[in-house]
Amino acid sequence: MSAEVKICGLTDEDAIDAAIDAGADYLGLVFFAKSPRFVTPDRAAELTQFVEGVDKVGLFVDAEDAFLDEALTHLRLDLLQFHGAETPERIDAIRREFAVPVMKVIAIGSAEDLAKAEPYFAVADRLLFDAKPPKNSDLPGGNAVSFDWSILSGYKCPLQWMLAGGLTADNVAEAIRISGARAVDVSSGVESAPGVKDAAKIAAFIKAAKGT
Ligand SMILES: O=C(O)c1ccccc1NCC(=O)[C@H](O)[C@H](O)COP(=O)(O)O
Repeated sequence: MSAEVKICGLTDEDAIDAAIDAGADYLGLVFFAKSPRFVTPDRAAELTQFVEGVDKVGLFVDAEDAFLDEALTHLRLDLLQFHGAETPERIDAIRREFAVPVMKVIAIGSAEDLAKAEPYFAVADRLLFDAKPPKNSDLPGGNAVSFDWSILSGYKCPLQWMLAGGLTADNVAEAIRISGARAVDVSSGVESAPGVKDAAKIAAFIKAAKGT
């Protein structure tokens, strides 16, 4: 099965070129200052100024309107990813205010966590199922941690969704097969160090996810 691919946490031109050349469908830009993958809106605009035909996804964690506004003033984003504790009401308000499609992240540790997705069905455009962060992590995502993909097997979701969490070129085909995901998201699994993307790993990941 072939899946769409989002390469998240891009911080330099070489990695962006590698992702586009390998066939990425989405480029993720992390607007969270504590992250080793953080880029400012200004830098994100510079990095993506020549990007065409690939969706740009802005990743935010409990961001205020002023910061969302700043980011969207600097560059066009095709999708806003929310990786914090944003409530359904907050997601609804952001979507109305900024008129850009929104994707809410749902952290999964067990099958019971799937119920957390339901309140977002009416207010988000997409969902992203990611692993729960380890207890001592400073980051709510990008931790190279997987969850039991079979939790998503046969899951009936009214929204398009992506699978993330600890994916690599070696496990992504199995993750797609077990979960039924039609889109996958990766950061750590295509890096040589936190925040440093590796062109060969990006190419191998996309090849494995698309079965090419
Ligand atoms: O990447 C970060 O540093 C980050 C910081 C804060 C919130 C989310 C973050 N990353 C999210 C992702 O890159 C992905 O959506 C997902 O968590 C997969 O990450 P990984 O397990 O590293 O592939």
